[in-house]
Amino acid sequence: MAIRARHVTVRAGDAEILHGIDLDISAARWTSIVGPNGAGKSTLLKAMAGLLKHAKVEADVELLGQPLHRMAARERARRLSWLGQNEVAMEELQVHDVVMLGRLPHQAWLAPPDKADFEAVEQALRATQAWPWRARPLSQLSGGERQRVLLARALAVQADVLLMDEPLANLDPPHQTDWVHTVRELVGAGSTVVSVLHEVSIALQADDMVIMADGRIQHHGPCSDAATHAALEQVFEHRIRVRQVDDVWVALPHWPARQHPSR
Ligand SMILES: Nc1ncnc2c1ncn2[C@@H]1O[C@H](COP(=O)(O)OP(=O)(O)OP(=O)(O)O)[C@@H](O)[C@H]1O
Repeated sequence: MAIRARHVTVRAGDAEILHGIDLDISAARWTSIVGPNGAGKSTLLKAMAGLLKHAKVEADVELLGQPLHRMAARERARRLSWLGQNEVAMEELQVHDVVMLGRLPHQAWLAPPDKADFEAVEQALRATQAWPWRARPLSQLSGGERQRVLLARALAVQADVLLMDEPLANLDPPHQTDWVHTVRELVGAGSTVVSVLHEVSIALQADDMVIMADGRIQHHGPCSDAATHAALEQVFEHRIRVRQVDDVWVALPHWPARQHPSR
């Protein structure tokens, strides 16, 4: 088990956002988390990363068999890599330096990067095809280019577990496909990937799917299962249909006849 989360309850003010969630994430698999806006997906991902310290959180989370709250920050940062939504990054840093930040958990205090760090950064930048921009400041990149650099930073950590919140934001279709290939390679090499995704057809390419609504898990199962497809259609109010096209499961938009936009 890569992550074992028990009784995850998150409150903000008087409102309860997550209602006592239990979730096991299998190691060396890709799990996608989907659900409508406000379902609690990002909050759950942050709770699993231990990033909700200041909120009212009750959670019992184990990362790779160890209680998360008892892991040293550095050890946790080496084993768990995080790619968040709308990340604030140092805009004037060069791309190479941004990605090198992913190597901090591997470096001794104030020590310069070593050969392994430079290799990891180059490998990550090449994997996201961001290597040609390595000397450019982050502020000069487009939204999709920036996202690929932040993805490279998450890859450069070379962590066992990667948690990514909307990693495909601003990515064009070819780079979305590249991201799926990268995730498949990571999982093939033994890493665990958990991604919150709004692109349901891409989310269906994962091994397992967690479907959320109203701060609860409605379904957790293999992406290829009929029960998962039924739960997916239901949570999106039957406004999508899951169908197989060219041997790939995809979500197609579905409009009741009277609401069809072309009519
Ligand atoms: N700090 C906060 N204070 C109050 N409410 C919050 C806070 N953070 C999140 N929420 C609420 O908790 C709910 C879940 O938010 P969360 O961001 O986890 O949803 P999500 O499923 O990731 O949504 P989306 O698909 O829109 O990104 C939302 O209704 C949101 O408004």
